[in-house]
Amino acid sequence: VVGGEVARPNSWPWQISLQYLSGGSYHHTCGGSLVRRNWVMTAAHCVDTSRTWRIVLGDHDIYNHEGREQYMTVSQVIIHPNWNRNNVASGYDIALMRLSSDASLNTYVQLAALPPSGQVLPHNNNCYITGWGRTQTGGSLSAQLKQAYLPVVAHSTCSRSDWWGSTVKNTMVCAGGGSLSGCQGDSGGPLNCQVSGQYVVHGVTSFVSSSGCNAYQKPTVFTRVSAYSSWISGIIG
Ligand SMILES: CC(C)C[C@H](NC(=O)C(F)(F)F)C(=O)N[N@@+](C)(CC(=O)Nc1ccc(C(C)C)cc1)Cc1ccccc1
Repeated sequence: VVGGEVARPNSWPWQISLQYLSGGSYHHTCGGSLVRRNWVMTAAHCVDTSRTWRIVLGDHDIYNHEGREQYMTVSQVIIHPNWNRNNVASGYDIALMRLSSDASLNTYVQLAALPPSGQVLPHNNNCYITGWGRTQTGGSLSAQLKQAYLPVVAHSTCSRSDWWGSTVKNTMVCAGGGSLSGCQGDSGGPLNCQVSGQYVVHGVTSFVSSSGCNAYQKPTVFTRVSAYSSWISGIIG
């Protein structure tokens, strides 16, 4: 997350850290959202390589054990069948990961609320991106979970030729576009949008411009969760 601030610990209790085993230790690679006690939603581009995964719930500082964490292993990875890493622009950057056991829900670990099918939020709707991703283009990961205010950018604006053009589809949602943005390592994490006073996970962090995480008129682009409601509920119930 470029800009914004460190979140109050566990104030986004559905946020997870997706980590892979390398050289005998686990490394943060993506975010995600706990959507059932045994299901996590993330981005397809995070999990389309076969690795040994673990999912950390209730985390705040990914480099320090603070006692609220739950470390879960993964029994199944389901990538959207239409995902194509060579055609990110077509969308479908969404995946579900089944946990080997149920999470314990508490103050620090809660389920995300998902939007109703087909819901499209208006321009400037209040949203926050959260994640442990790089804090600058080419920078390092954040040790603590960060948040940044990224209001929704209407598709009509986001698909302008001097913005993302036809790269952005209506199964995606754009947010931000100023000096605040997502960045590598935020992938798969939530775009938390306030709807009728409640935060709903409306987006899954998908991509930013290769010319810079917070490039001008290149808002962070998210998979629009409400475009995949039937696929999701067909799997998680
Ligand atoms: C793996 C790609 C497909 C998605 C990846 N997503 C992220 O980093 C995210 F923003 F989600 F945290 C990304 O943007 N990766 N980049 C490598 C940029 C990138 O590849 N972006 C991109 C944008 C559009 C498209 C398609 C839709 C044309 C593909 C890739 C990050 C980057 C940004 C600035 C400088 C250096 C690296």
